Amino acid sequence: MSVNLRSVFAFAKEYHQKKESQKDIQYGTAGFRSHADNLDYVMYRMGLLAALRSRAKASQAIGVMITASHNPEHDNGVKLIDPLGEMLEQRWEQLATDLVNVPDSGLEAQVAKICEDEQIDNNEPAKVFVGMDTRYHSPQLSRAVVNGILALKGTVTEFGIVTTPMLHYFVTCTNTQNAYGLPTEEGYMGKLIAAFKALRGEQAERGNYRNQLYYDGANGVGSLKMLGFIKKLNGALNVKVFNSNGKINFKCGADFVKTNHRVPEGLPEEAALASGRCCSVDGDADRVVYYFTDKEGTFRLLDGDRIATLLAGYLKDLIEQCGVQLEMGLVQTAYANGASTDYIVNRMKIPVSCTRTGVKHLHHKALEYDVGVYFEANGHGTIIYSEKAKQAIRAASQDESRTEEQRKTAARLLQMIDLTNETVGDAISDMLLVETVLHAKGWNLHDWLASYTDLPNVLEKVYLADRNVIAVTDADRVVVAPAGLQDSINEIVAKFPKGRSFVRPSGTEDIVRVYAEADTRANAVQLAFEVANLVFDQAGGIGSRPVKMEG
Ligand SMILES: CC(=O)N[C@H]1[C@@H](OP(=O)(O)O)O[C@H](CO)[C@@H](O)[C@@H]1O
Ligand SMILES: [Mg+2]
Repeated sequence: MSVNLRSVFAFAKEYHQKKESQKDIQYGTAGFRSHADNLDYVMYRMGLLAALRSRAKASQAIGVMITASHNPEHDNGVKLIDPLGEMLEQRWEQLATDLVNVPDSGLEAQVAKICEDEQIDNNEPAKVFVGMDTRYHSPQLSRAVVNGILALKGTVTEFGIVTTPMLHYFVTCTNTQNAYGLPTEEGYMGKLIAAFKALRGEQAERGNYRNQLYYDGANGVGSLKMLGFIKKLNGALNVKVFNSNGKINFKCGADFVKTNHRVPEGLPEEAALASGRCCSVDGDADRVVYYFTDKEGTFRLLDGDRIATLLAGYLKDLIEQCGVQLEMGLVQTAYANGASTDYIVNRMKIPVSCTRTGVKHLHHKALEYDVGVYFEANGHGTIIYSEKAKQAIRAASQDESRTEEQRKTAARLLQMIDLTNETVGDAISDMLLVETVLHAKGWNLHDWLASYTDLPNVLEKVYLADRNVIAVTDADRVVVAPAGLQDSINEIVAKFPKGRSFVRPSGTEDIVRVYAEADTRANAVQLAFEVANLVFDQAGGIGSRPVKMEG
């Protein structure tokens, strides 16, 4: 064997020592996340694992993204990307957890065990792509990842600062011999912008649609990349970028806007006024939400559920118009607003499924449809088209037996596919898709909002000594431990008209999340408050008791 596994521990020690005091951590919803000071050894080991994963996957490229997405500035994290841009296979999540938690003295043996169990030949090439967000500690953590890859004699391609979805795209392009596009920043931007311009045509404004978007970049990589896009858009869409230089996610960004239900700081007043159209992306630019303030001064949010309905509705119309038979489905999580689910099933007549939280679950489910639309309420999602769907649409665009109108519609659908980053939710691609549909319909945000009315909802955090005492099932909707908690939740929920509430441990933060919706804002707030206190009492709350959210 050409790779001496002794080098796994002996090499670049300063980058990877696991201290005795280091607590065990888990590969969660989106990889490992914690305070950046505790991550060097995690990064190094994920570098090792990525090299092994590449070898286990016939030397295809594997991605390693260094980011803590929507978390505060002091956190960082790492996630692995599988060959076709998917999240790391679940079985390997366990291997990742085990590898990260062994003491230094056991590292070499643990690597040897993975090689044996997974029949990995260390003579084979290993190819790993590394990207990072704009956090100031990301470059140092990236060094640790690179050293891990090199310790196993893998080949590293460093993409520097990129959005998470860009890295997914690069991995997919490379492993499909560039059939999906070129694995470079220019290739990625060029593909999206060409499709966007073709869909938009010459006329930048239509009906109530105005060519002006206010964009909150969360002081992260989403700002940086959008500034690059603006140059290439060349006026096809006027985007004003805010929050590009401050503290990442601090009082801004998609997560702040969605959780606090308010306009982020750093946006000028005129932006959120009734006529304005604003959007916020998160720290690694894989989610987006839209919003404005109406004439009465009320904040109006158009979140992932809305984006899903807007895009799915438009695509359904196009598919019907060009006369191809394709099965479309929409995938949500328990966090989806009940009113959106009702609207999709009963009005749009599109089947909906509910999966556990985390895009890997949604993505997986969406693969079952010819056209699968999946979005988390927080704005993370995309659309995936099966090979069958792509072929049928391509054929329709060239089919002389169809009307010219039908062929044109099919061609438009092909552009919509090109504008989509199918590999994973992508804030910039999703934003361009939303802009395209609003433009095509001649809609402003009022028009979009009019399709259905959200049930008022609240998302709360509860701090527990150990969040994992809470175990859930049925796509996160039912608590199975501690015993009796679900019955008590049911009793509280029954008091509220249209009430719905569920509780689950977060996979990215050391908290338990409580979701509540009801007929009125006051009821949703009260429901969340009661359930949060129940959890605090029955599951070992720490610190101060949950307080009632402001109305
Ligand atoms: C309620 C919520 O927004 N949860 C988010 C959050 O997961 P948690 O496991 O809830 O912390 O981060 C995930 C990764 O970004 C995202 O997929 C998910 O939707
Ligand atoms: Mg993110």
